[in-house]
Amino acid sequence: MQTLVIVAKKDNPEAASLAARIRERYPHLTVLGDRSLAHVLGWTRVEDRELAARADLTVVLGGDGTLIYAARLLGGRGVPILGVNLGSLGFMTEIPVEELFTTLDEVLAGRFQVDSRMKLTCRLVRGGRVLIEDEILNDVVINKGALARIADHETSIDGVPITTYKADGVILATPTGSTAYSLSAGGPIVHPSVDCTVLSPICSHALTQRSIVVPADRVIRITLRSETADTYLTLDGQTGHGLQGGDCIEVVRSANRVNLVRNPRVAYFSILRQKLHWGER
Ligand SMILES: NC(=O)c1ccc[n+]([C@@H]2O[C@H](COP(=O)([O-])OP(=O)(O)OC[C@H]3O[C@@H](n4cnc5c(N)ncnc54)[C@H](O)[C@@H]3O)[C@@H](O)[C@H]2O)c1
Ligand SMILES: Nc1ncnc2c1ncn2[C@@H]1O[C@H](COP(=O)(O)OP(=O)(O)OP(=O)(O)O)[C@@H](O)[C@H]1O
Repeated sequence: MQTLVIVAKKDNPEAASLAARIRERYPHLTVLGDRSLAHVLGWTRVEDRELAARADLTVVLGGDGTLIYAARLLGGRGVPILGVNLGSLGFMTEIPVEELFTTLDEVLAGRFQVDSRMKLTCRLVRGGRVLIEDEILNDVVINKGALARIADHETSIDGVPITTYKADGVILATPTGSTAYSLSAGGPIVHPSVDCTVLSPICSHALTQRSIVVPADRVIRITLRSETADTYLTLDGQTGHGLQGGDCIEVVRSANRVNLVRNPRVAYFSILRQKLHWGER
């Protein structure tokens, strides 16, 4: 382990101060920070592409949004990500701040396990051309603006027609993302060791159209069949793109994965119990 990259929640003094302490504690390592952290701490600024290429381990100091940001920054390399929770929910940032240094000591000594999380590849195809291709850890969301009319989402799996959802939108979630927006739309909780894609309509007009769990290697295509100026594609809650009638959104499992360092003291179901307020065992 030579290079540790820290991605810290933007404009968060506690995250910046912890990052500075990490650098002090491990002088034998090259410790680099994301763009805004480097700016705040006066560290050498390193481009995202170079951070992604050099990282042997990434420490995320923030919440779920910061971890998603870090996973996107790292791209396809599958570098282990240690998520330390400074956010409100912390579903994916499993390590409490108090355990940061003990956990990091263990990880740097090579004593750790990772949870390998599936990602989706999403393409936006317009007029036969791929406009956008991106990798997703949580979800692909097709959604309408507040005043837009209900839209028609023609949906197929491996080219076989499923249905046309007349709905506010459709969510395509990974198992990781199954506890995020998809859960609010009535989707199932999927254990992250299962590889699949959850297809959930948002407020479907037909009440019998429920979530469908699709094998991860199937290609799901959703074609927008209504002409609306107010429909958007949102990827991991991070980037948004305006959609037009006829646009096709294509989703399939990515060849790349995200490797989250596991908290050995916490099991997946204890996270659910705690974060989703299921009460005691
Ligand atoms: N109605 C909703 O529930 C809703 C609406 C829009 C977006 N979202 C979700 O927000 C995600 C982006 O997260 P963010 O933190 O950048 O935005 P954000 O700050 O708006 O956070 C949304 C909430 O979702 C939580 N969250 C994020 N990923 C999660 C996951 N995999 N499991 C459980 N909870 C999770 C976050 O901790 C936060 O509490 C999107 O991928 C989408 O799933 C949810
Ligand atoms: N270092 C960073 N550089 C650029 N953008 C960042 C960075 N860290 C976080 N972000 C952006 O800010 C968003 C997260 O901010 P937010 O305040 O929602 O924190 P969070 O990590 O999700 O914690 P919380 O659980 O409190 O929501 C991310 O979705 C990402 O877009």
